[in-house]
Amino acid sequence: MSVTVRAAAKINLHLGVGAPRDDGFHPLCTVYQAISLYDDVTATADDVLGVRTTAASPRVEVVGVPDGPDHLAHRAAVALGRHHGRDLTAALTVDKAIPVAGGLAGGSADAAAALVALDRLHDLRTTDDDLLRLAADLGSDVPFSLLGGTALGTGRGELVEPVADTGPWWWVVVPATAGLATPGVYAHLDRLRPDADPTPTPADAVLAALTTGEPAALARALHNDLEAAAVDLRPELGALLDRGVAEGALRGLVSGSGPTVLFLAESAEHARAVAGALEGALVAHGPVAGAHVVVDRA
Ligand SMILES: C[C@](O)(CO)[C@H](O)COP(=O)(O)OP(=O)(O)OC[C@H]1O[C@@H](n2ccc(N)nc2=O)[C@H](O)[C@@H]1O
Ligand SMILES: Nc1ncnc2c1ncn2[C@@H]1O[C@H](COP(=O)(O)OP(=O)(O)OP(=O)(O)O)[C@@H](O)[C@H]1O
Repeated sequence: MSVTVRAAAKINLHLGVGAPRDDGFHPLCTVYQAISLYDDVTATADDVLGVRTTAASPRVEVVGVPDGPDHLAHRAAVALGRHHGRDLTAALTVDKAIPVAGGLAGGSADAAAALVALDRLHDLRTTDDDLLRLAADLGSDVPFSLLGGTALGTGRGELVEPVADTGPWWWVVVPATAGLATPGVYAHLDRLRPDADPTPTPADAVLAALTTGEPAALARALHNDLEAAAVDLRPELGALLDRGVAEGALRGLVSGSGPTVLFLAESAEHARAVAGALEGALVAHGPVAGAHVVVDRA
């Protein structure tokens, strides 16, 4: 018996970050979009809980992904079991196409996919509200990984609601070889902006642009407060942002906390042309679905 669930990478079209709260988290006003780069999590019936990570293609490195209880899919299984008052067992296999520590929420995608896969494998019928609450406890990006599409994120990013989006939008995604740790990027932003406003910049410009279907309008509105911190930590990202635009992209943007860099293109064809000029670049479109079952042999 096994269930496979697919979950997408996320990007932030707008990422407004306020001054840190008393609990250390930063208040966010963000617009998430799920893009067509996926991890697949398969849960197979077993007597114990275990997790194994494989690379979906030779260009993906799974270095740095834990193989025990710290793996986010494993943590999701433990949290779901605790919610239902039982120990959940399964052999979890995570086939990764989302770069690790890239600012694309790959770990969050695995956690969301594991929640859905184990719920189906064990026929737990967890409510959507309970899944979203469990997801929020696992990480700020995990509720969006469940939801997918395009959504406004508030609180520390865990409160999500779908927004209107007339996409598809075409993206060129340029992963970096070495990841950037999210807490370090937030901490660096605090050093760069000691007097930051507690209220994050609102997302009105991106929300309006999403309804136009015009890539040029969305390009003008893209915004990421973490970009300055990521570029300061990795100056080569600034050069890459300039290069993509020189190659004809409408606009470049650091993805979340980085170091992945995104470029917005006019069309699929335009995205393929820009990607062809940038080493290691992938083409993706969004919005796509949140964590969903692709194989059900439960
Ligand atoms: C950068 C983003 O990906 C943008 O969507 C997210 O804000 C990060 O989400 P995530 O990786 O799911 O983050 P979590 O696992 O909840 O938190 C990891 C660490 O990131 C920092 N963090 C995260 C979210 C937030 N609103 N403020 C923060 O300061 C904290 O140092 C926290 O300890
Ligand atoms: N399933 C997992 N996949 C990737 N990393 C994991 C996983 N489980 C735990 N981790 C740990 O989490 C760290 C961050 O991984 P992840 O790929 O989610 O980063 P990210 O894409 O930058 O996340 P975000 O955009 O949410 O900040 C890794 O370096 C690793 O130590």
